[in-house]
Amino acid sequence: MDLGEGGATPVILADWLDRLLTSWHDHRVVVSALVLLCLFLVWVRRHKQVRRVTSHPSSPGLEKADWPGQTADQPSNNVKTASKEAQLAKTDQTRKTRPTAARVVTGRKPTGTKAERSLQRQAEPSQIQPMIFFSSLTGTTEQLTKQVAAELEIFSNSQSSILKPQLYDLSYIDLDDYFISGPKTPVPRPNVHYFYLLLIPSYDIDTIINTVLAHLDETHNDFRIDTAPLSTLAGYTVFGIGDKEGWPSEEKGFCSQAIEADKWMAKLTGRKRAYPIGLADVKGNLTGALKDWIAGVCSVFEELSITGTLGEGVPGSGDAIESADEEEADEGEEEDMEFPDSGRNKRRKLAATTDLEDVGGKNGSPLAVDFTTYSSSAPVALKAMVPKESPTHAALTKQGYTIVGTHSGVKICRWTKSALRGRGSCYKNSFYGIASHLCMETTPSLSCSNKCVFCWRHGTNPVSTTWRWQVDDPQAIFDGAKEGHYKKIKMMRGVPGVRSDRFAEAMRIRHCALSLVGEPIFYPRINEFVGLLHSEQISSFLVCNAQHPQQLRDLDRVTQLYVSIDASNKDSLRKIDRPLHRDFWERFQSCLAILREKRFVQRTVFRLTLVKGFNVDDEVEGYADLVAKGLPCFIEVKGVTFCGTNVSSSAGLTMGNVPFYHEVVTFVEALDKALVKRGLDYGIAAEHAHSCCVLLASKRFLINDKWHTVIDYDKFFGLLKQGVEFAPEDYCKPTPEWALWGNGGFDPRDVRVDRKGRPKELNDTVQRGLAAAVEDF
Ligand SMILES: Cc1cc2nc3c(=O)[nH]c(=O)nc-3n(C[C@H](O)[C@H](O)[C@H](O)COP(=O)(O)O)c2cc1C
Ligand code: SF4
Repeated sequence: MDLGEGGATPVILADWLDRLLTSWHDHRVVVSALVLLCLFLVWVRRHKQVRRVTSHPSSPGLEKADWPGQTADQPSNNVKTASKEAQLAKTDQTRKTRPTAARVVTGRKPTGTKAERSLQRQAEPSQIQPMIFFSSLTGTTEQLTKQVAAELEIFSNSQSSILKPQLYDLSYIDLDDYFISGPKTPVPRPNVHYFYLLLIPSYDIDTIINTVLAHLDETHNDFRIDTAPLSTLAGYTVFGIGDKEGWPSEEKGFCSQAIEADKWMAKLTGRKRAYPIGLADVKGNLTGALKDWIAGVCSVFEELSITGTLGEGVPGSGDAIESADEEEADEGEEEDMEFPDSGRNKRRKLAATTDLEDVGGKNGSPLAVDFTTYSSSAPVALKAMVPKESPTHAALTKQGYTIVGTHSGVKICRWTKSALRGRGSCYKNSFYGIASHLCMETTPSLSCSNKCVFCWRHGTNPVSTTWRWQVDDPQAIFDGAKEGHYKKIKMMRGVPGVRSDRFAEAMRIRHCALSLVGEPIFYPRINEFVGLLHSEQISSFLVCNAQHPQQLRDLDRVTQLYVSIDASNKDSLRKIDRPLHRDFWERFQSCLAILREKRFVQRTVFRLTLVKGFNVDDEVEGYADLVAKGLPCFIEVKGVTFCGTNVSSSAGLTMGNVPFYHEVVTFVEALDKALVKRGLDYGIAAEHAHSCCVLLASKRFLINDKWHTVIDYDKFFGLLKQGVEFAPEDYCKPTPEWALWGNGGFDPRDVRVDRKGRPKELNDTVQRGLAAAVEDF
C-alpha cells in the first residue's frame, strides 16, 4: 500500500467516517428525539400565533375617521390586521353561519403586546363610547331613541371623555357582533370603553325583541361562553316603553320585555347596571320619564369620567335584594321566577308551537288566532275593542267616525259630499261606475296589523296581529252602519249646493267600500257581513292589507277584492307599512299567491299608493315582478293623500311626499312598459286626474278593442242569486269615453269647482295634478 505524500489522507478520512458512523449508531435515538422535539416546538409556536389572530377579527371597511382620538402616527390596528382579515374573513363567515359551532369563548382579547397596549393607553385618555340599541315596530321607540342620541351628543360636546353616541337598530345588526363579547365593530380600542343603552318597547306577540331576548338567554346559558362575557363593558342601562292601558302593571306584562332585557344584561355584564331601568307608559308621561332617565345616564357618565373607573367597569347598582335574587337565579337556574310575564317560557313555547292560524274558524266559531301569537287558546275574558268610555272612542268620534257596536265604524267621505253637490265623484265612478253619493264607507274592524305612514286613522285606532276582542253580530253592525251613514247624509240636507235628486238617491245605499280604516278581514264573521250587503243588493269592495293570508283564503266572493301593494320590496314595505307581523313579507307574498288563484272567480285589484321618497324611486321593476306573481285583473295607482297629522309627520311624511299627477303618470307609463317587457298583457285603461289616480287593466277586459272596466251590478247580483259559477268578465261593461286614459276622467254630469266653489276649467295635465293634490286636503 502506498503511504507516501497524500497517501495517508484517505486512511484518516476513512477512520473519521468510521468513528462518525459508530457514534451515530450509539446516539441516533437521542439525536432523532431532539430533532423531533425542535420541529414540534416550532409547530406549536406557529399554531398559537394563528389562534391569537382568529380570536380577534376586526371589521373590514371601518374608516379611521369613525374613531375620534385616533392619531395619524398611531399604528392602526386596521392596517396591522388588514391582510390577516382578508385571510380570516372566510373563517369568520363560517363561524357566523354555523349555528352549532363554538362561538367566542371568552371576552374580547386585546391586540398588540402588553407594552404596546400600555403605551397606547398612555398616549390616549380613556373615553366612553355610548352605544344605543333600539327596536321599534311602530315608530315610538325610534323617535325616543333619536331624542336620546341628540341629548347625549350635546352632552358629549361638553365632555371630552364622552364620544358621540352610536345608534343601532336591533332589527338590522348581527347580534353576535355586539352581544357575545362586546362590540366587534367598530374595531375595539383599548382606551375606549363601551356603554350600552337599550331602548326596548314591549310586545306580547312575536317580534324581533323575542330574538334579542333569546340571544341574550342563549349567550348566558351557552356552556362554551363565559356566563358574563359582556363584563368588558363599562356599563349598561335599559329604558322600557309599554302601554299601561292594555298592560296595567308589571305583573300584567307592562314593559315585560324591557325588564327581561335588563335582567339578562345584568347577568351578561356581571351586574354592571349603571343606571336603574326606566319604564315609561306610552300614553302617560313618556317625555318626563325619558328626560329623567337621560339626566341619570349623563350623571353616570360624569361620575365615570371623574372617578376614572371606566377601565374597571362600574359595579352593579341594583340594590342588595335584587342582586341577591339575580345570584340565586343564576345558581338555581330558576330564571322564570325572575321574569314577570315568563317571557322566556313564552319564547320557548312559541318555538314549539305549530301553525296556530289553523285553529281559526269561520262564522264566529273559534276565533282566528294568528300564528305569531303566543297563546294557543282564544282570550279568556273578551273585551270591547273600542269601549265607549275609551280615549280611542273619543278620538275616532272627533275625527267624524260613527262607532258601531264595539269594533266597527262608518264615516261619510268627502267625495260623497262632493257628489251630493254635483261636484264630482271619486275615481271609482270613472273606473267602475260607482257614484260616490251611493256609497257607504265602513269597516267591521277598526283594528289593523299595520301602521302605515299614510294611514287616515291618525294613529288612534287599536293595532294588533290577532283578533282578541268580543265579536259583534254582523246584522247589528250592518244595521248600525246603515243608520250611521244615513244620519250623516241627512245632515247634508241643509248644506248649500246639495242637489235634491242626488240627495234622494243617496237614501238608498248601493255600494259599500270596506276600506275605511283597519283591516276588514280581521273581523271573524266577515263572510256573513258581506252576505248581508249582497242580500240588499249592495256591492262590496273590500281592501285588505296583505297580512292575513288565512283569512284572505277563507273570504267568500266579494264584488271587487283589493290588496294594498304599498312597496315592491321587503325593506320598503317595512318602512312604509310598519307592520306588526315579523313575517310580514312572507304573509304579503302568500296573499299575492291567493289573489292569483282568485282572479278568475272575482275581480282582483292591486292598489298602489305612491308616496314620494318611500315607495316610488327605482321600484317600478319590483312592482312589475309583483304583478307577475299576483296577476291581478286591475292595478290602481294613486298618489298618496296627505292627512297632515302628528302621526304622519312623525313618520317623516310631509307635503313633499305627495306626488303630482304628472309624476303618477310618469310612474304608470314606466310600469306599463315594465309589464310589456315581461310579456304581461296589461294596458293603461282609465284615469281620474282629479284624485290623482290611474287604472291599468288586464287585457281580459279589453273586449272588442274597448276597455270594459265598469261593473254591471245588476248582472253581478243576478248571477249571485242564481248561485252559478261566474267570472269577472261576466259582469263588466264598457268604460265611459270621458274616463278613458287621456280624457281626464271627470264625469261631464258634474261641475268642477275650485276650493271656493267657483267653476273651473283645467286642461293641462300638470295643472290637473297640482289641483288634485291640493284639493285632497
Ligand atoms: C300587539 C301589541 C302588543 C303589545 N304588548 C305590550 C305588552 O305586552 N306590554 C306593554 O307594556 N306594552 C305592550 N304594547 C304596547 C307597546 O309596547 C307600545 O305601543 C310601544 O309604544 C310600542 O313601541 P314602538 O312604537 O316603538 O313599536 C303592545 C302593543 C301592541 C300593538
Ligand atoms: S292597512 Fe289600511 S288601515 Fe291599516 S294602517 Fe294601512 S292604511 Fe291604515
